[in-house]
Amino acid sequence: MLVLGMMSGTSLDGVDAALLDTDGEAIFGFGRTGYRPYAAEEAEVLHAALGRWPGAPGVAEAAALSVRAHAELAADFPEAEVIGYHGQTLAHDPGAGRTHQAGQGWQLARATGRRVVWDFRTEDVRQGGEGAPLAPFFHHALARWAVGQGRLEAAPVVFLNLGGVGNLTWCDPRDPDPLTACVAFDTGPANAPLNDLMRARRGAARDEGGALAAQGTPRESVIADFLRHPYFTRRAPKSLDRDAFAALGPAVAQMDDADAAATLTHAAAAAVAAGLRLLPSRPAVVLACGGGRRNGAMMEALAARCGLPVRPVEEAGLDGDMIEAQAFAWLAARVLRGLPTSGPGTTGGPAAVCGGRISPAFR
Ligand SMILES: Nc1ncnc2c1ncn2[C@@H]1O[C@H](COP(=O)(O)OP(=O)(O)OP(=O)(O)O)[C@@H](O)[C@H]1O
Ligand SMILES: CC(=O)N[C@H]1[C@@H]2OC[C@@H](O2)[C@@H](O)[C@@H]1O[C@H](C)C(=O)O
Repeated sequence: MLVLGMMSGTSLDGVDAALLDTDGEAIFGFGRTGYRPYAAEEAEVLHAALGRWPGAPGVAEAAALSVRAHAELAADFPEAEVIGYHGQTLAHDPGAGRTHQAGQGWQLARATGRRVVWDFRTEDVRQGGEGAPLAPFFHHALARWAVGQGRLEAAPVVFLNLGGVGNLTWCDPRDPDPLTACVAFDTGPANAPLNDLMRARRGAARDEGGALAAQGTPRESVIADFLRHPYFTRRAPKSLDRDAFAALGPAVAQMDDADAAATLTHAAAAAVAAGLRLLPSRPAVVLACGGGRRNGAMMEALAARCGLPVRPVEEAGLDGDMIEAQAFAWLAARVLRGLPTSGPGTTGGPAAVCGGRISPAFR
């Protein structure tokens, strides 16, 4: 089945779309991809609604914008029979039993004339899970695909997503069942604190290539304080909201720009290294995806602090910008077949959960 997966992450930069040929288990082929950036005014509408729950001011506008932007992008992919629509996470508080992705799938079904699978996280949270991360079972499918292609060793591997927040999946491609083969959790802040620093001090969206951090020296005492937070020794399941660890900002306030950037970059890498200590076994390789793999300073900090080879996923034949969009295509196919989308090893619910709602095509 040809499924279009669509994802807009915590960086609020735009919508990624990717076609995937899959039955929700195997990957038969990767298809075309696309991207629809948010205009500055649109990003502002989304920023204004961050942290808010359904019914709060600004949320309906953000949801309508999400549907509109996704419908525009979906029009470029008429060959897709089904759409997997993540929606925009505005708030996430699994401890209180709630998570909020803005954008109604039935409206996208009406706007596109396609069947839409959506609201992937609510059922997991309702059953006591973290509701995130959901990409891990797909990472396992990717590892099995890459082993089959001769691009990866058949040994435990870690997928590391470096978005606004970082998340990792340890998985063993020799085990065919994702429920038993994966351990996954959010590692800590990745790019979000660094982006916030760059916006505040330089009026820039990000530290391009890690150039600023490369000129600075990380302040180890600040990193040691940061690592004292109990999150880093807590075992999985665990997930984070975008602005958890907002205290990192004030901790670097007195430093010059380069040292502040270096400290935030190394803090993100140190959080990953702490996460690696919680895994069932040492992986053969860490495969990095998400925008942070383009930050040279972050990749160097990771290699130094993890003591493992850290490579962009492209080395395994994958597209590191599109893995999350592909994941929601694959997860949509699983929902249609009633297969689990998360489990105790990933989101920590009591059992295998099949999340997601299905809205029929309106014609
Ligand atoms: N060339 C680059 N140099 C440095 N950093 C970069 C580069 N390209 C992307 N990034 C970083 O990656 C971020 C975007 O990553 P990505 O698109 O994976 O995040 P996301 O999917 O929105 O977030 P999440 O995975 O948390 O939902 C940017 O905000 C920026 O910090
Ligand atoms: C609640 C939410 O939207 N979480 C996102 C976010 O971005 C990265 C990390 O935090 C991960 O937990 C998740 O996204 C990916 C796609 C996931 O669910 O695997």
